[in-house]
Amino acid sequence: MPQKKIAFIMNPISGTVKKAGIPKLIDEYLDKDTFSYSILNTEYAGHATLLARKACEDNCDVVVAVGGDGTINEIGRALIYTNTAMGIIPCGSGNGLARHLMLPMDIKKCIMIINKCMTHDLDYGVIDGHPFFCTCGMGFDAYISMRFAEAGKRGPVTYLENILKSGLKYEAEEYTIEAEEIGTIHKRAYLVSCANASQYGNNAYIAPQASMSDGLLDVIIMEPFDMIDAPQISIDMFNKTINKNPKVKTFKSSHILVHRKNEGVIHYDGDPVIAGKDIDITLHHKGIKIVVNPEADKSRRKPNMVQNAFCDLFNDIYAVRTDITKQGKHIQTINKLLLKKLNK
Ligand SMILES: Nc1ncnc2c1ncn2[C@@H]1O[C@H](COP(=O)(O)OP(=O)(O)OP(=O)(O)O)[C@@H](O)[C@H]1O
Repeated sequence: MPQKKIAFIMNPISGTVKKAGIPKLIDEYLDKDTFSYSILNTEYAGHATLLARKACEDNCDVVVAVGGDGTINEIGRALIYTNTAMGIIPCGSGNGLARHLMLPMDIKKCIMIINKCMTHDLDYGVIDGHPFFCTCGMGFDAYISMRFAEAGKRGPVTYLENILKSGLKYEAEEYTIEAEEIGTIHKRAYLVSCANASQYGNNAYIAPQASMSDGLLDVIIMEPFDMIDAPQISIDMFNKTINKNPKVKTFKSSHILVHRKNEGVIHYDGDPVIAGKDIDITLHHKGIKIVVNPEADKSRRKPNMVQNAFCDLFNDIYAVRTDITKQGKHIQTINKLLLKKLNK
């Protein structure tokens, strides 16, 4: 059998892991009977797209993104609707797509998966003209992407720092959302996110039900919440139960339109960009070939019994709290009426 051509495109600034040892690992563990390989380093933002396009023109069978979701995005957009598959060696800050695909975070193990070269045709989305493979959205997540891009340093700690610093100060916005499945709805929301894959990265699941082969986006609308709701939202995100949170509304669709009052930031796979007031988000079914993990255990994407029990407990507490608040308001109204009558 003729050898397959594989190109590794490495982003030296992604994540916090040093990449100097990666070429040696590739040389040691890549199956050289199957592949002839090259390794290229990106030199600036956007460079990975040009390198991947060139590899594709040179009839490369696989282009491997060695980086995070931003690098995957730059490479993936060059490979859509081609015969060249995308492989992933996760070296980013969040690694949302790699984690969704259940790729190991260990470089050697990822090279072994690439050796097996099992590819699937998977979905990708386009927001306002920008392809995305994992998640996109507007509101708080886009704002955090912008803060992260401005921070000058990467890694999960920088993400967390920004979320904690900005979280409770962030103001919800008004959105009008149109989709065939729901008609037109108006909502004040903290964020509107569209997920092709299930998580933002670092196992923060914004759309635990998302599938990359169902031809549908999971749309998540997070309503405004207060300081008391915030811990439940965070726990639900890491417990894969955010879709059951009372502040979260979800639906599936292949095409949505979002209208907002002002232009502002949106994100695609965590990269921020300024967009207008009207935003089109469309899913493209099975438009990209991706090297997958043949041993992935998809049941691990679902919450386990303990996580479900936690979620139910929190929801019960929320229901009681809402009831008490309602009753409190009711008592206040009766008190006011009584006072009025007594003062007559
Ligand atoms: N040589 C380079 N110099 C500067 N920026 C680069 C270079 N190569 C790529 N980039 C940019 O670096 C950005 C960050 O890369 P990437 O998203 O892969 O890492 P990350 O943000 O740390 O991880 P994640 O997206 O998983 O959180 C990309 O959006 C890309 O445009």
